[in-house]
Amino acid sequence: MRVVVNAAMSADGKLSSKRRDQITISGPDDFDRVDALRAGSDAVMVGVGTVLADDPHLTLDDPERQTARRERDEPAHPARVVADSRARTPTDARILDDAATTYVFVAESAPAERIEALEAAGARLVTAGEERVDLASALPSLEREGVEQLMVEGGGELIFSLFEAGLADELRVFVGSKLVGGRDAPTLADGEGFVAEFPELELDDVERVDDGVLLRYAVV
Ligand SMILES: NC(=O)C1=CN([C@@H]2O[C@H](COP(=O)(O)OP(=O)(O)OC[C@H]3O[C@@H](n4cnc5c(N)ncnc54)[C@H](O)[C@@H]3O)[C@@H](O)[C@H]2O)C=CC1
Ligand SMILES: Nc1nc(O)c(N)c(N[C@@H]2O[C@H](COP(=O)(O)O)[C@@H](O)[C@H]2O)n1
Repeated sequence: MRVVVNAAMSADGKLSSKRRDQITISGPDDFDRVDALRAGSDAVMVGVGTVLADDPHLTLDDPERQTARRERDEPAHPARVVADSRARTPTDARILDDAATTYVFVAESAPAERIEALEAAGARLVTAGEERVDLASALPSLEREGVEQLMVEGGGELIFSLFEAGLADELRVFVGSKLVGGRDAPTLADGEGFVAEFPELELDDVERVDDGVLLRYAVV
């Protein structure tokens, strides 16, 4: 499975504000690029922090891209995936509507009543890891469902974990022309942080998009 991490960050490396409110960093061309990347992916993943902060839908905006997928005998929208150790995804989250299949990765310690509630809301539950979702164990379950390309949109905790586990193949970052600031505002890779063996990236491409820059890296 190919794992492509995509995110938009401010010129100072923030994914959102210190209040964890979603902020518009991308411009129209970058949002269209994100839509195209979603359309070329079999599943789109976020962490539950993003679900709680943004209530994202993670579907395709462009009807022509939906039609093209149907013509390839694929569902109109890629599947949606949430890394959610304690099964905190609200049952009325937009990600759980019937627009697309939604997988929720939980840990063994997730409360049984929350798991039942999410299953009743239509989610497909995958259990991996004791206290926290073990991504290396969970991703093969998507592969068995036919997911060949997984796009990861964030946030910073999930992105850090994917790099820490050596699971990311590619990183695409749109760097917008906003300054957000705040030592507690989410960055591209949060988590515990690396102190040695920093993941190495190879810069493959640089492109001006909207009023910003798109950087494409391969993970070495
Ligand atoms: N600008 C952009 O492109 C994007 C920005 N965001 C922003 O990011 C913020 C949310 O990011 P975070 O708070 O970092 O949350 P996150 O979305 O990375 O979710 C982290 C949570 O996921 C759960 N989780 C389960 N297994 C995990 C694992 N193995 N590794 C890491 N997390 C795991 C944990 O409960 C953890 O607290 C929001 O403010 C949102 O607006 C989110 C996506 C894209
Ligand atoms: N690529 C990108 N650019 C921005 O400027 C953003 N604020 C985000 N945010 C993420 O996009 C997702 C929302 O998806 P839906 O529109 O609801 O489908 C969510 O993951 C946001 O955090 N992304």
